[in-house]
Amino acid sequence: MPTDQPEDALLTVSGLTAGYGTSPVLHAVDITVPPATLVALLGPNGAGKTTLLRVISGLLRPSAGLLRLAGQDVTRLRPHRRAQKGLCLIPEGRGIFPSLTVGENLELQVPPWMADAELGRVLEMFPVLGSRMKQVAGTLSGGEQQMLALARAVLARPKVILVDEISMGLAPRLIDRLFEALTELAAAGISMLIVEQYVQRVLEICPLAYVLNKGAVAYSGSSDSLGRDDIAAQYLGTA
Ligand SMILES: Nc1ncnc2c1ncn2[C@@H]1O[C@H](COP(=O)(O)OP(=O)(O)OP(=O)(O)O)[C@@H](O)[C@H]1O
Repeated sequence: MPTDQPEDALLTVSGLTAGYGTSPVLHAVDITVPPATLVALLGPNGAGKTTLLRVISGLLRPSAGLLRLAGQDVTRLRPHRRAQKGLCLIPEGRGIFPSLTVGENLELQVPPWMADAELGRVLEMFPVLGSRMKQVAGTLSGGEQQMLALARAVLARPKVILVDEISMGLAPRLIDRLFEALTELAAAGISMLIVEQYVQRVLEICPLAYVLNKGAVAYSGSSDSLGRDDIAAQYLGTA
């Protein structure tokens, strides 16, 4: 049975079971994301991390389980309704419009009621974008494209951003800057559930972590304990 939402939770996933066709992938997964907190979602290849993000964002229907956002049951809402309620996915491979300019990518995300000041505030968080508003987004470097994907997500005024492999293919210096941006967004009140291949680095910025193994939660708790535990070696190959 799905459990009740803990009082301090922003997003809860309870008893979530899902898969593709007749192949089950996730088995009774429980996850809690508190407000303004970065949560790492780790696990070996094929564990079901991306599948879980797809179910949470509404792209894939679960066969059982409950999803709550800020106390509200969103399990049956379509993806765009979840986005309106503050649930935002940055998929693996970015999530920008590569043939549009940086400015157009951002303007598409600005709701009509939003003041220009809000766009200015987001550009202050991502200064590299301000000087490239007229550049075609597909010609930005990989790191700049990820900054644009993050800036677009922030403009949607999210409560929770689901981040899938944002560091994929980037140089270490750019990954540092991106991870700084994630930390700044948490300080600004946004929660994130982060799938990331750089296990040790993501544990440094996320106080909480979940490890999925074969579609089930193998660890949930503080990143500190995970770092110390054998479980990291056992499930993540980080020994
Ligand atoms: N569209 C799909 N149709 C059928 N099976 C799929 C589909 N997408 C993923 N799967 C399967 O679901 C399982 C979980 O895949 P998923 O991509 O969620 O894992 P992951 O933990 O994100 O892996 P990785 O770290 O390698 O990206 C895998 O066995 C995969 O083959």
